[in-house]
This record gives sequence, structure tokens and C-alpha cells, in this order.
Amino acid sequence: MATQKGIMNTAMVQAIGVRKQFGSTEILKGIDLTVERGSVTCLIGPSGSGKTTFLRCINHLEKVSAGRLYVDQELVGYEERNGLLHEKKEKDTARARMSAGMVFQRFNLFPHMTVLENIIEAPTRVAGRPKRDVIPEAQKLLERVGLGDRGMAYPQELSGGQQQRIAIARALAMKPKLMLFDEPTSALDPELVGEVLEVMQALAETGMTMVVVTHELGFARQVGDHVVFMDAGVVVESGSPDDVFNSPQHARTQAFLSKVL
Ligand SMILES: Nc1ncnc2c1ncn2[C@@H]1O[C@H](COP(=O)(O)OP(=O)(O)OP(=O)(O)O)[C@@H](O)[C@H]1O
Repeated sequence: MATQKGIMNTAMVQAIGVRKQFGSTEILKGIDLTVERGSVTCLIGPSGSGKTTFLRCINHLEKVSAGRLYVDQELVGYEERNGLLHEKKEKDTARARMSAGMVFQRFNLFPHMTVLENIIEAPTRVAGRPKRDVIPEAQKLLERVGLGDRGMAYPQELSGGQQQRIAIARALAMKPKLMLFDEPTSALDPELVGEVLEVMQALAETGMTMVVVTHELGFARQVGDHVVFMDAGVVVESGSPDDVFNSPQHARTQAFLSKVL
């Protein structure tokens, strides 16, 4: 259903001709993409195709160079006044960024804080919520990622898979409307990948909107509602996992899949 401005109000993310340049190099060359609320979209494609850059734009970490990108109906990087676009103020960008939780390839937990302190840091310091409310929520999140008994541990006492599950709990502690994952299992030993993917699958089953950049094509096939194949800064092909994996229409998609499957 379109609003008066033409933005889909069922969409959590809507990209319309999104371009991103670094210096004179154009990395995103006109991305059109819609992520419906409550869906899981997996971005796949060769290294350097712009997947991370696009994810960073969705998280307001990069400003788009041209086109429009709406997240939860809010324009990324700009605000519209009297029909003109103005650069968004940093404090408005910081506020808007809170609508998404991002999980990176490297978990980047604070090493000098316990697991519990890592999880409550943003809700207390950034959102200004009282510890007495946040701690029980953090404990529930720890249980949800299967680490209910590790709240007092320090990150370095945990495996990479456990640290990544804590990073997911930490992102969820800010009650995001969508979750962004940037190759969340690429830095893990193979035997730890499954435990992180299981937590992500359980999260998808709660109806969380998720955008996942991944090389785990089994996950994309099984959990994705929508698979987007990007190459050289464009969306080459997108559709259901069945469409993209079982009957890819484009030679570039076929060539990529034949290499990686
Ligand atoms: N801040 C930046 N300044 C200049 N170039 C950049 C910057 N960020 C990314 N790039 C370039 O943009 C291109 C796309 O990178 P990006 O990380 O988005 O690709 P990707 O598809 O996620 O790749 P990978 O799967 O390897 O992570 C790369 O050539 C990268 O060097």
C-alpha cells in the first residue's frame, strides 16, 4: 500500500535508485530494493559487490550519494523540507540509527566489561534507561541466545560463537525494529557457525525483520524469504530462495552459484 509520498508503508526498507560513491568510484550503481516488515532478506554475491556498503547505508553509517533510501519510512542521510533535501543533523542520524541493530563479522564486545555489562551498556548509557529495568531484560536475552549462565563472564572467556551470540543479544537490547547482519559467521571456526545460525533462525521465527549479508547459502535458502544477488554494485536478480537458487535467470547469477554451491 503506497502512502501519498509513494513510500510503501508495509516496507521496513525501501531503496529507490540508491547510488554510493567513494571519491570518484561508484560502488552502488542504482539499487532498487524493498524489504517487507517481518521478512528475512539475504544479500549474496561476490566479494566487493557492495553488499556491506548497502547494509551500512541502511544503518545510517553511510550517506547515499544519489537516490532515496527509506528505513522505517525515514529518509537516510537527508530530510525533506519544502520539497528540498537537506543533510540530516548528526543527532538525528544517531537517533535514526537506533531503529536498527547491527551485528558485524567481528563481534567487538568491550573486553573490560562482563557479558551482562556489555548488554546493558547501550540501553543505560545511550537510551538512559534505569539499570533495574534493563538487567532483567538482559538476562532474558542471554537465556534466549542460550547463555543464561554466562552473564558474569568476560568476552575473552567465551568462544567466538558464544561472543557472536552475545553480540546479537547486545543488539537486541536496544529493541530494534530491524536487525542487520554483516557476514556474522565469517570470522568463526566452522564448528561454531551452526550455533549462531540457529540463534538467527530462532530470531527470524519471532517475526523480526532481518537483512543478512551472508556467504552461508544454506541459511539463505532455508531461512530467507527473499534472496538478493548483487554483483558490481547492482541487484542482478532477486526473488524467493527457490527462484534464485533453483532457477536463476541471469548468467551472472548462474556463474556465481556454480562456483559456490
Ligand atoms: N569507505 C570506503 N572508501 C573507499 N572504498 C570503499 C569504502 N568502503 C568500501 N569500499 C569499496 O567498495 C567496494 C565494495 O565493498 P563492500 O564491502 O561493500 O563489498 P561486499 O560485497 O560486502 O564484499 P565482501 O563480501 O568482500 O565483504 C570494495 O571495492 C571496497 O574496497
